[in-house]
Amino acid sequence: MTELVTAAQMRAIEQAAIESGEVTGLELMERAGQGVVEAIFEEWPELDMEVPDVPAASGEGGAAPAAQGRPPRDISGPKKHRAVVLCGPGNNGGDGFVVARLLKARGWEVSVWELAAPGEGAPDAVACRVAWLEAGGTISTWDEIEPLGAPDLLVDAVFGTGLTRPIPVALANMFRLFRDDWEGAARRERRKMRRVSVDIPSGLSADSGEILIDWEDERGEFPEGWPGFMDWYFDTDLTVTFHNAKLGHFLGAGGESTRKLKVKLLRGLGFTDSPRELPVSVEGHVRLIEPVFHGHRARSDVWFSFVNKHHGHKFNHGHALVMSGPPGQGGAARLAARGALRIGAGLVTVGCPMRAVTEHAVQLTAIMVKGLDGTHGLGEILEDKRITGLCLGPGLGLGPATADLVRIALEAKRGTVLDADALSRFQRKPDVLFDMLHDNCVLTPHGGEFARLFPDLAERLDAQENTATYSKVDATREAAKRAGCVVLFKGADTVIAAPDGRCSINAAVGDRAVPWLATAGAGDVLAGMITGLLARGFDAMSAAETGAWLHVEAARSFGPGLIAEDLPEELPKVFRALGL
Ligand SMILES: NC(=O)C1=CN([C@@H]2O[C@H](COP(=O)(O)OP(=O)(O)OC[C@H]3O[C@@H](n4cnc5c(N)ncnc54)[C@H](OP(=O)(O)O)[C@@H]3O)[C@@H](O)[C@H]2O)[C@@H](O)CC1
Ligand SMILES: Nc1ncnc2c1ncn2[C@@H]1O[C@H](COP(=O)(O)OP(=O)(O)O)[C@@H](O)[C@H]1O
Ligand SMILES: [K+]
Repeated sequence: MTELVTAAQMRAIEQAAIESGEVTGLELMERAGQGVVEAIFEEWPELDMEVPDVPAASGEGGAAPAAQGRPPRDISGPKKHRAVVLCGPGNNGGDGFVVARLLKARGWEVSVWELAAPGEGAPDAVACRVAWLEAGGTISTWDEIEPLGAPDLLVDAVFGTGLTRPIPVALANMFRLFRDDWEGAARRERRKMRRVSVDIPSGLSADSGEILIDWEDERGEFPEGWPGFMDWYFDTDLTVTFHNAKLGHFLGAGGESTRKLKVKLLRGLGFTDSPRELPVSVEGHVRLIEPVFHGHRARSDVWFSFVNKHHGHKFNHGHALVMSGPPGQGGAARLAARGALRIGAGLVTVGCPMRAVTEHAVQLTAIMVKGLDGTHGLGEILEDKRITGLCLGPGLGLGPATADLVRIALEAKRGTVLDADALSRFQRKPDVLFDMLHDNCVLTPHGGEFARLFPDLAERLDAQENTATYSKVDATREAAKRAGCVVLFKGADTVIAAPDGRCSINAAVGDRAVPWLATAGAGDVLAGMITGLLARGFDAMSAAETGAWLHVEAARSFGPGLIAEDLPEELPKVFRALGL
């Protein structure tokens, strides 16, 4: 899995490398700028062609080759590629000056716009600015920018990991106007404007992924033209970050704005052979859940368990019990049960009130149905030690019986998933629940359920003044510690944390985005999948991580049009694609 870092952790890595004498800050900046340029040409090789040094024709005409059979639109020869580089006042801007100089050296026409010149606090950026000017570059300020023509490339080097204060709405709006203008001009000239962000799209917190914006007088209200997550003004086609991806690339608006991410190593930062390995001094890091397959071979113990399914009989693969509520509310439990079965639990039973047996029985075949006489009935069935995974919550109801069922289930100390009603039922007294939980449990709240159990953490997460540094990762970690078990906080940026501080993100963003997973019952299936893995003997953290990852893979594999029922049925295809 890839290790993700915060801005402070990244600074610590950089500082340690500089203090050790192996590299200077200026060398790192030069290398960062080179990394961005490399990434641009890797992503868009068509921008890397040599062009003769002819001045760009202004106005009419296009560089695009004429379509077959049509007369060429332009007879003045190919034009230089053009870039606009937006530089901020810190080291992110410094990287921008390096990018500008390197592009110019390759024959590009480059306009640089600076928000403010770097000051004494950023000596490396000052040096790179000087180098740009010495290379014959010019600099426009905010109110006088005039690109040389429609750009092929817009480089956003305004703010990076150092942004901790909100930026004015006016700045974001101004940027949008420029961007729209340039995009329009590029279209008219039949160019395509690519947008690349240095380190992180400007205006986003590298720690929380939140948009840091000063609401000015409009506090509490969206300013006119407010874009929403999907259209942040500084959104981008490609983000190039350094050494390690940051939390903000995957959380909140950061996940929405970071469509494609490339990580460039900075030689001289030691341990640079792999961005995945961090020095031991970087504590509390977060992992991004990624496939652990190379080709068709499972590479970790966790995945080996799937392969292992080829051996033994059904009782070797665990028995999952999914509790259901009263008649008419059983669909959620059936979805969860199907998820548990398809992910490989040897047996799955839906436990329900006697009066709901018929409803389940007419709809279930491979899944068994067991009428239970209330809490007493649950206690009885749990005397069977072969039941190794429990799921309570989906469609269980919010009546008093739910709290009793949860208590009996937790006393049995099996791998247990609590979701939906089993969480909401404890809204008034979350501590009662926390006192009963054990380390083989997984709580799977969505935002609303999280706020019911951890109102103070949810409030802190939502508070405007905390958006720079307090992230969903922090909130989920605190929640896991408080609950004493694994907490999986759902969303496109699902965060999973254990009480000992381990934490990972299952990001369904960028090319892994599956907006169609926001469909009724998808969460019930996830709860069932994790239960199935617990039943099979996975520990709570591995079950949550693996279940969450496969859940998104199933949604990706199925594609748009997905409904919750499709998720379990897609798993065999996902397993086949993984070579299992
Ligand atoms: N780590 C590494 O290994 C390497 C990191 N590198 C690069 O360094 C970047 C981090 O640089 P950074 O720390 O200088 O901060 P940055 O992101 O440029 O922004 C801070 C600047 O913005 C200003 N500012 C803040 N808020 C503002 C506001 N609301 N409105 C207006 N201004 C505001 C703030 O001003 P101040 O708060 O000081 O008054 C400061 O000047 C990182 O993203 C990467 O690109 C590479 O070069 C080499 C290897
Ligand atoms: N935009 C999205 N992208 C990816 N996954 C999503 C998105 N929206 C929701 N999900 C996932 O879908 C599931 C929804 O669960 P939940 O909110 O409990 O819904 P329900 O109760 O209807 O099952 C969660 O696993 C969540 O992470
Ligand atoms: K940036």
